[in-house]
Amino acid sequence: MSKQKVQDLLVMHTMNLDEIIEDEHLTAEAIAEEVGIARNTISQYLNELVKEGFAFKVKSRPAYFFAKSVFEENFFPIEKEVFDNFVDLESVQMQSKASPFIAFIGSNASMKQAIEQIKSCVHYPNIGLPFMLYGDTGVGKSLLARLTRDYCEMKGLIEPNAPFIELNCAQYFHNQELLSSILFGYKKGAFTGADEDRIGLLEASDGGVLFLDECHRLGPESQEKLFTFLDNGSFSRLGENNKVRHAKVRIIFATTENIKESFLRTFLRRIPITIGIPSLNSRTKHELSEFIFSFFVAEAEKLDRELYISSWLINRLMSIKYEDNVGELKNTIKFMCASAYSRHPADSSLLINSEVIESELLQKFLAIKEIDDIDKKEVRITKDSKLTDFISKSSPEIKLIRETFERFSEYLSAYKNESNSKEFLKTQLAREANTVIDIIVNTERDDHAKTGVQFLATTMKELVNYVENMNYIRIKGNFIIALSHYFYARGNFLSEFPILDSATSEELATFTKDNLEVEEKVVTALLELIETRLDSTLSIEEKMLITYYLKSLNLEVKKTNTRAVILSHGFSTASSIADAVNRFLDEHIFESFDMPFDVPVEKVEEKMIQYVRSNDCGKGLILLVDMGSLLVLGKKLVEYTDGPVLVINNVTTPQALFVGEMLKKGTDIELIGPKIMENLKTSYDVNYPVYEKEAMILTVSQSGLGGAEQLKTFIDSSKPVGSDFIVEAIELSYLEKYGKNNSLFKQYDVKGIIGTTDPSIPDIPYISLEDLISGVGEKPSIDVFNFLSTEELKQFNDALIKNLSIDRLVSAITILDVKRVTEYIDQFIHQLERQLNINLSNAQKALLYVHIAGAVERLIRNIETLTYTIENQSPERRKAVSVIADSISMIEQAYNISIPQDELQYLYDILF
Ligand SMILES: Nc1ncnc2c1ncn2[C@@H]1O[C@H](COP(=O)(O)OP(=O)(O)OP(=O)(O)O)[C@@H](O)[C@H]1O
Repeated sequence: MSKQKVQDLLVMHTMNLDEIIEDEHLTAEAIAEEVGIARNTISQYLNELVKEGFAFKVKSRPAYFFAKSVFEENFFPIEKEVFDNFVDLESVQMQSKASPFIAFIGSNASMKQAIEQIKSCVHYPNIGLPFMLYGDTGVGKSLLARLTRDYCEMKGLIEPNAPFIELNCAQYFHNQELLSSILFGYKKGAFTGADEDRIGLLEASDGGVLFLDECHRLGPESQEKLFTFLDNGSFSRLGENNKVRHAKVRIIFATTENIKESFLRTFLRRIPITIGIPSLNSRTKHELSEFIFSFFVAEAEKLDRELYISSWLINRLMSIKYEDNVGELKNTIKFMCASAYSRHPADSSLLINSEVIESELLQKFLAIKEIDDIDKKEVRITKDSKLTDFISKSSPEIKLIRETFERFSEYLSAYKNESNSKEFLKTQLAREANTVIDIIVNTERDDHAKTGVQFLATTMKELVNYVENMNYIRIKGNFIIALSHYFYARGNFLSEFPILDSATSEELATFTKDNLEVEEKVVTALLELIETRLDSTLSIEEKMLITYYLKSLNLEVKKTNTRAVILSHGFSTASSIADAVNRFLDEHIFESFDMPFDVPVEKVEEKMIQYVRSNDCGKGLILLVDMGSLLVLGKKLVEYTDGPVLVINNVTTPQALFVGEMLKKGTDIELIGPKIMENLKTSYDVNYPVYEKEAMILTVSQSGLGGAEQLKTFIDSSKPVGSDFIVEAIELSYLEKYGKNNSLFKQYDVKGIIGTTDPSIPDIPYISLEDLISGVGEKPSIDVFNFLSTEELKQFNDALIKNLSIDRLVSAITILDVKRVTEYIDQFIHQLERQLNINLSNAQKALLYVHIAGAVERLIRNIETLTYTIENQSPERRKAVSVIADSISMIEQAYNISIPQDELQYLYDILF
């Protein structure tokens, strides 16, 4: 947790740098102060981050630390971890130039891995490793070879101006002897027409790079000669049998053919690395638009004209297939611009539209149907245009992500000026994140991409399962698939991923940490694994997106809310009991402290106080101890926590198991002591914190805890500003069974219950959701909320009205597509009103929306359904229920579910 914080702060402060200065925020001292942990620990974290490649360090006094990727984005590439001083760092700046591969479109996305492979090859000692580029014609093999040469020069691997020689072997296919002589050179008289000695391309490219394009056209003889050269750097010119020559040449091969079929095996063995370049048609839309845009900019520059390109034309350029790949696209654009120029050479701006297209292409364009030319505006391109002016229009993912983060900021501000509640903020952010990831998951992908996603999914599954087990959680929904799609796609939008301003980012991060404790912890752990495995680093914003996405999936935490600790004397007594029980119950229920035999009670007390302070024990703490004298701990500890503390003596494994099982079942802490007494002879002491009890409203639902929680969200989001009552969802059956004999009633001043069924607790007023909704605006639910002032009550009612919007209510209840489900329920209500000749009140309608949406979801997810049996139905009732069944069948068909009788009866009671 704290290391993550250090990491975040490092990113933030590095991001805030306008120039490279000794900014004191970037020292261990300052960060220690910000995080509130000892400087030594922070130093250790920082040095670990340096080792992990996340940060680099300037070893001045004091030392300064920078987040590497952020620094590189804003300043220049950093290739070592530690600099002696700032002068040392600045000297890197002098030498550093942007990598030539930046010019290669896709270098950050589809081509990233290929370029990494090339870099590894060229950095191999001596003259690097030869490698083979393969891919269809026009995919960029020659350009990549040329850029590789420039990269070698930039890195000092070859001399400046070292040669780059390109040979297209296909040109000499029919004359292998000529091809061989061109490659290796010849001696005068070696063959007819060899009038003088000639050096070959191998010698000519000595010290530089030789690019052998279409190398599958090399005959077996040339291949053999070449592999001798690859083995030991030696060769002979033709006709020069006894002279061995040497050259240091980095060779790059390229082919459009199937590698395995076109080469001698012995030859291929000498070329260990083969790098595939995907066809243009298999690249993402985003990358395609990058090509289109860049080529237009290049033309604008060459012609020194502004270009206005019709959206009609761009949309079609985006939609056709390019057999000859990038080369074809580039030529197409060149041709269109040239054609526009030749028509109006004197104009300072050229219009590129359907008129400048040659007929063959026009036919191709016209054959495409169903393009939405929504954006009718032309795109203006000048030689100074930036990619983002253009791309953002055509990359739906990044547009969506950007809008999402704008809304993140808006929701956060609304929460800060108290117009929205905490619950509302959490739910909204989760919903937003869910929408984005959902869209990324549902993006159409070609087969190549699908394989990529599947491949990632194998790794993700392993990592997600590991994190689930480590944290005693189960992640619902298709998290693994969603993450795989996300990681597959992120290369496409990474460079434009929005960055929140540092204040917002920090506030959101703090909010997330405080309120999504588990999700945050899980995502941090998971991303650490993913980052190492996939060698990628995620920004704070990306992490936030994934954290809220996880929130939207409703993580199932296997850990009980009440904390439980085993305290026992002996070297490992406590830990072995805890370990055995946790394993047996498959949940991390017990923590343990082993104590030396001679430890004084005060020391134990101190240790436990520390534990209570750093762990939220608000839901209660159970201590299993091995000595009666430790029973006093409860009285002391309760001063430091908001929850009850139960101390049970005579800890043994069976006892811990007994307690663990009760905790797992959610048994209230209040009941655990007596139950233990009944079953195992022991003593216990339970203590409740003494303070003024806070007001609490309980929510219950016939449909289970899930429903109660949805109700809680509804009430929470309507709470009047400044009122500090707590809303808690509770299982109806539990409340009915135990009534007030429940720790909530001891800890809180329970003011009332809202729900779908009255649990009939003496002296605790109840209001049904239905009455709450129908009373809105007129008859405030006085009994339950009589502790609110008139003004607060008014605010509350107003907020309830506001929040009563059907969409909001329904979306608080279900993960279904709100629009779709409400449309169906709408139809259902209309049909009912017609057939039964009734007019439903708004409150009834609201209830129907809420209830049906919840029921559909429960049925789809196959979780607890309602039990609601009516005996002795009147004939009218029976008739109406059959009309309800009839009308609802359309919802059954839409969701492929079957609505049970009990639900129909319940609906009847809502209606009448
Ligand atoms: N990723 C890219 N970024 C920028 N331009 C590219 C890219 N890929 C290809 N091009 C351009 O497309 C054209 C065709 O590329 P190139 O000649 O390198 O393809 P190739 O694979 O070598 O084709 P062939 O097999 O026919 O020789 C060139 O003008 C090149 O500059």
